[in-house]
Amino acid sequence: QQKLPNITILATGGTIAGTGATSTTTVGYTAATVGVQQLIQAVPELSKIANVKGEQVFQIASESMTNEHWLTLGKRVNALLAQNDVDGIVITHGTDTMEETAYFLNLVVKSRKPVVLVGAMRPSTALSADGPINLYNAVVVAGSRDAIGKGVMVAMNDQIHSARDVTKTNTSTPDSFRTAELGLMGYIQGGKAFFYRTSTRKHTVDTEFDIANLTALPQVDIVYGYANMNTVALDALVAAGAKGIIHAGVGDGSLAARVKPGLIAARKKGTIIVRASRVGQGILARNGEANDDELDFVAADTLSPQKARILLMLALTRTNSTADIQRMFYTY
Ligand SMILES: NC(=O)C[C@H](N)C(=O)O
Repeated sequence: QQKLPNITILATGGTIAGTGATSTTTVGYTAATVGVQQLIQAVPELSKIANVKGEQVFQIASESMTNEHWLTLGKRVNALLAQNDVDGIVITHGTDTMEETAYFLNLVVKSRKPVVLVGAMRPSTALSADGPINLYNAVVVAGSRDAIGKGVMVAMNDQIHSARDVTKTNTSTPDSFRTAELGLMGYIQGGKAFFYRTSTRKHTVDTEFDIANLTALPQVDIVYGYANMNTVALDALVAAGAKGIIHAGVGDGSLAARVKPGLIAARKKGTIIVRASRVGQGILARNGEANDDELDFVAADTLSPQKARILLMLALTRTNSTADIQRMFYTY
């Protein structure tokens, strides 16, 4: 079938490939057991909308995703998209870290062809499993001409989200993936993708990041803010050699009186400090709750702590200048 788009499905595991003891088992199932060919065979409708090929890249639950997995996956995506016989890629993935993998790829994929991440909140054996319809919809998006140049996307629950702004918002329901205030990109309905909005932030071919020759990423960790916070975790991470720390602060990234000196000391030792917020929405104001100019800190803008970690790792492959890193946080 010549006119259909050629879509490669890269399978990495997750609940979409999970199996439970009974059809009502929606918790306590085993993730990452079903192979890519079986996932494809479960949706015979795919053959009407695309020439689909499957490839098993990993078979893991996404909570076990690592930087090394990302580098392997990113290189494979770039190699496939460089081929003339590949029009788009769908990546089946666990939902726990899907937004992180999506944002990583959004920054390192060097192609305008669509890349769509998809998963499921219910295992493949469950009543009303969401995996098959989600997979069908993801292939629709990956094969859509309207999806070209829009960066890496997440297709879940009939909705299309940008990798930069989407987040998992519910531990277990199928409507877990949301872009909240910044807005979703569009919908999938009746085998068609409908787009309404895109992020204005640069991605894919327009970024300055290149993973072609990377085998590891700089160590960047997150410290979580809370009342009664102390510097035990921060100090341990810095002592363990963290090149960057994301401070997932309360509110607008406020610094607790007894934590601030630890952050200042870490910065003096060379660790890059990025202030982010645990709140989940809104701009982290530079020079707001802390004088970033004076402290030589970076503000995360609207990125969540887990996405700020990814941007900082990639930033550190290019520069150690906080001014340059801050520019990147306002660019991507
Ligand atoms: N719904 C899921 O996919 C959750 C699973 N723990 C995973 O991320 O692999």
